[in-house]
Amino acid sequence: MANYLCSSSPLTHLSSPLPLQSVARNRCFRHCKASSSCSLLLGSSSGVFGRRRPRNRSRRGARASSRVPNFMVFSQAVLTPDKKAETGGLNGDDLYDAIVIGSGIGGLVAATQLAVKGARVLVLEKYVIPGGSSGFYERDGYTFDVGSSVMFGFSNKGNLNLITQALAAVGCEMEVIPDPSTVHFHLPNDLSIRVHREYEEFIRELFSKFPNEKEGILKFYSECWKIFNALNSLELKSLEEPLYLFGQFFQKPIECLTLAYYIPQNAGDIARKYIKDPQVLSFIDAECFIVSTVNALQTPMINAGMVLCDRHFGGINYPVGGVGGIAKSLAKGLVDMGSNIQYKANVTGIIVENGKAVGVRLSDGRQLFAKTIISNATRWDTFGKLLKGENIPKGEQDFQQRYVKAPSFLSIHMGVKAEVLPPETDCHHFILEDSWSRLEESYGSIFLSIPTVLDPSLAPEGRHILHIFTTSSIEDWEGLPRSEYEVKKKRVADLIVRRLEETLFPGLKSSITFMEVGTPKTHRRYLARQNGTYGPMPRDVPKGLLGMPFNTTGINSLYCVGDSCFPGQGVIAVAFSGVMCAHRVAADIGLEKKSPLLDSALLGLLGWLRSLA
Ligand SMILES: NC(=O)c1ccc[n+]([C@@H]2O[C@H](COP(=O)([O-])OP(=O)(O)OC[C@H]3O[C@@H](n4cnc5c(N)ncnc54)[C@H](O)[C@@H]3O)[C@@H](O)[C@H]2O)c1
Ligand SMILES: CC(C)=CCC/C(C)=C/C=C/C(C)=C/C=C/C(C)=C/C=C/C=C(C)/C=C/C=C(C)/C=C/C=C(\C)CCC=C(C)C
Repeated sequence: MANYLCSSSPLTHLSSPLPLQSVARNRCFRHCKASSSCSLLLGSSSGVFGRRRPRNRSRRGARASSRVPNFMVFSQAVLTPDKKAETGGLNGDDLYDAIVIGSGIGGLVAATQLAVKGARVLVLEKYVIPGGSSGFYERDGYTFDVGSSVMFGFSNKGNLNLITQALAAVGCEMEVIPDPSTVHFHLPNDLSIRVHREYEEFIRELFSKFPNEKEGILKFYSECWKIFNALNSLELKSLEEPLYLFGQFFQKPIECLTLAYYIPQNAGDIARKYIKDPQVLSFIDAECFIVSTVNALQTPMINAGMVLCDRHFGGINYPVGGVGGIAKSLAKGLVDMGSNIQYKANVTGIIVENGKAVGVRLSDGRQLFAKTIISNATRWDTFGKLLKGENIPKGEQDFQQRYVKAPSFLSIHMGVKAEVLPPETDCHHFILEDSWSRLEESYGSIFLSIPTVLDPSLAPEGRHILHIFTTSSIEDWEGLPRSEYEVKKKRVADLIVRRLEETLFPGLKSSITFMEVGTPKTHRRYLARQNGTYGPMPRDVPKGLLGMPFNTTGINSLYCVGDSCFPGQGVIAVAFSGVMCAHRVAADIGLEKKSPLLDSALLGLLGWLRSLA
């Protein structure tokens, strides 16, 4: 035991957890009316998200950003582009540099990063608030997270705290509450494993449960740390931009080669090199399933390395006031930088002229034009719906061959009487009681988050929030008459409540004070994601991340961002895709250095590598 505690790389990064804080405060909303005042508060931001004054900041934008006090007002006081640009009459400086379709975290990070680099950006969001899957809603005194609730990348150290850095770039900072554990697993054969914030404690717990596999366990997780440490040492920008990429290879050759070595590999194969016990391998499947909705054999090793270590390095941190605050802050920061966001702006088509994306069409009949178009809709929605009539580029056809839409979710947002939770209940739970074989089945595993364990301000006094979800497919819910649909929702929800009563909270049913059930149809409707999908998942065994597309597309000036881009599902993953996208777009519109010759060589090479996947 002593040996692993002082073994090399992983543990050199460990530090004691941050102190627990409980004061609800979002500095962006409360303290910053304009970005300049935020920078006083934060000092200048650094790292990936360097900051610059916006170029050509519009007078209207500047006036509005100092006048408008908070986010809710922004949502109404929307800034519209020049009338001439709306009708497509002009080119050059009057056009937006970029129109971003959708305000998920991927879209917002791309937009804010571009705004920070001096671009003039317009985000168009179909819904009434920003955030998409990372949004929020309020009912009966509860503030519910729509989807994402386990926040990676939200610490105050390293290069991979992408959420913290994205906020800081636009002058925002959110107070977070460190979670003492990432997740508490409740698994077949009464196996209970807590993923402690401290790596040593987690490893000690695994050793106690699987004493026969100590060495294998240590070797597998140490290999994850090798990846994490390499990632954490890089400046993260677009892997599609050659000057940056070659620069990184020059400065950090070992780290880049390490990552290149792991890119085509999957976590399950590496686990099998060291571990034989089927129980431990099934546990690693469950670890991977949480972050990829597939087992370890189908989970890219880079992604496994990232999440299985960040939770110990930076830790999981929950934003005070709820996850929705991240998107609200980014949207506010975007407007502060002189760019715009419009809500209830449903994009129905991307306008393509001579093979180049030049604008978008909205459901209210408007047409808006920009130098570049960035779609935060899924690639299936972008190429299947927004580009109807265009030939689907070969690269997208290949993507659809390699990846299918992951199932959607059935989600239950619940308010309960506080006394039903035993003392010391963890915030996040993963429940798979009966059999490992049910891991990937619809309704097989249950995800449960209780954010009020960390932030009681999200619920009325004496109440807790239970946010429950389980995989479910749209086919299960389509074509039902309204009454049958409602009855089915209740039946499935009752079954889940019964399972939770049996495994965790006796008496749960009678303690429920509020309950709302969302099906895949709900997710499709409110998140505008085809079939309500959670994101892409590999059709077969993938070659790690090799086949995952980046941000450029086969259509000139059209880019994608979000979870159907490298590196895939996850809030921190889409934040990274936003950073990459903003860098590539900025290079293409002249805000960052670029080399057209090297560009075409690298893009050709990457296309060829993808074809090997
Ligand atoms: N339960 C969960 O924890 C959960 C559930 C779902 C997704 N997620 C995660 O959320 C992340 C998804 O982030 P993302 O940035 O890719 O996207 P997103 O799906 O969160 O956001 C996309 C946004 O684009 C908007 N949009 C889509 N089409 C539009 C159109 N035609 N016109 C205007 N607006 C449009 C949607 O309304 C939405 O707000 C992923 O990390 C995923 O893994 C988590
Ligand atoms: C160019 C080439 C190809 C190569 C070269 C080499 C190099 C340089 C490379 C590099 C690379 C990089 C940088 C990469 C990066 C990556 C990253 C950042 C990644 C990330 C990832 C992340 C992820 C995946 C995440 C995820 C997460 C998730 C999904 C989460 C989820 C959650 C949930 C679902 C919740 C749960 C709950 C309960 C349990 C309750």
